[in-house]
Amino acid sequence: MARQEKTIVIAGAGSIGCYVGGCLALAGRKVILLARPRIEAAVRKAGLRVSDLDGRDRCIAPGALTVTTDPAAALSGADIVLVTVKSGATEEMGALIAAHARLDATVVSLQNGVGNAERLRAGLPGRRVFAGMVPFNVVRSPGGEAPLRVHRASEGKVLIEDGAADLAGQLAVEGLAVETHRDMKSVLWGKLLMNLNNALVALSDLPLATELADRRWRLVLSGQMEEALVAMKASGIKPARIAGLRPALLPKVLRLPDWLFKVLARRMLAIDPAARSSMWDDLQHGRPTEIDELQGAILRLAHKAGTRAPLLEQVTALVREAEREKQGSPGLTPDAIMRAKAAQSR
Ligand SMILES: NC(=O)C1=CN([C@@H]2O[C@H](COP(=O)(O)OP(=O)(O)OC[C@H]3O[C@@H](n4cnc5c(N)ncnc54)[C@H](OP(=O)(O)O)[C@@H]3O)[C@@H](O)[C@H]2O)C=CC1
Ligand SMILES: CC(C)(CO)C(=O)C(=O)O
Repeated sequence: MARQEKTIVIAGAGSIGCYVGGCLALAGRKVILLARPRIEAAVRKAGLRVSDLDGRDRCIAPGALTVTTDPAAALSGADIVLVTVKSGATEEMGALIAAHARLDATVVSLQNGVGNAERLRAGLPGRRVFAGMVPFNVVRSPGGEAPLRVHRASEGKVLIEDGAADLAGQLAVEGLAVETHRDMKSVLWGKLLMNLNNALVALSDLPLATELADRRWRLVLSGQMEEALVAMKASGIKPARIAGLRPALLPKVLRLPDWLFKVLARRMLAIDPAARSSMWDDLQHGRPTEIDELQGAILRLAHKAGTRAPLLEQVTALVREAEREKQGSPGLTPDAIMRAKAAQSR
């Protein structure tokens, strides 16, 4: 039976939104990008280029993709709304959806952090809101490159909460693998463990692959993960496996010598050399980061459970300082982070 055509709205078309929307549009889905004026102007002028580390590289002509800055125009005809704003804009986007989208529209959060779907639900009572998880990084070309390019820089399947008939079928297209999952709570906490590295990439100014290949950085990540796993265990949270390795094994594998890590963690290292992290993007653009939804979520858990998390506290403080200074990444070394932690605990 032919699939009924749905209108899919990307609510906050930045890196993830343009990549997901671009893949869906290339597959013939009806897509509307709700974007800021600079992205709207770029897409209207020169279209969108969608590429990935498997070698796919496609252009969408201007006019072949609807893009608008007007929330009413974008959202009023939506069957599916994919929320791709940063966590700090979740409530605002929720309010726009409440004001303009039909009551029967399906809303999916494709954001990092463990609380965004809940935050959307709180602002959208009676509506169908689903949690989602995007495992891969997307690199957006610097402003000025035409057409605007979004490049998927790592692998992985998008997971979405089970429960909406054919939602995964509507969203799974070439370049965008999508599956449903019954336990999104575990998936989101599992992704949060991986996202503890976003801050390290942001503080180091290094590409993700370079940073992960250096054991001194992996020791900092491993230390954060250990604190997080203790807090999760004390709170009865069982994080799902995201990067191919059991969460309990991650800190141990990260501590291995470089040569052995490269062999055992091939999947984690399959990253485009240019990829960094969404938090690095935020620091570079002088925007607030998602530190409160990432490290902050674990710190709140640790506080409640009475477990210790001094390294997570230190990393959070350093990101906050960089946010305040608005000078981009401070380009710290792993030693500087560990020294700051040691000084703090004296
Ligand atoms: N980038 C990545 O590789 C990955 C990101 N994620 C997660 O996905 C989510 C989205 O990240 P990412 O795509 O990087 O974020 P971006 O900042 O690149 O994109 C979000 C976009 O939404 C825009 N926006 C915010 N509010 C509105 C509004 N009311 N109307 C129109 N546009 C709006 C923002 O504009 P402005 O900045 O002007 O507010 C921005 O352009 C985050 O939770 C992130 O952690 C997950 C996996 C990987
Ligand atoms: C880098 C990645 C894919 C995992 O930490 C990410 O989620 C991000 O950039 O926000």
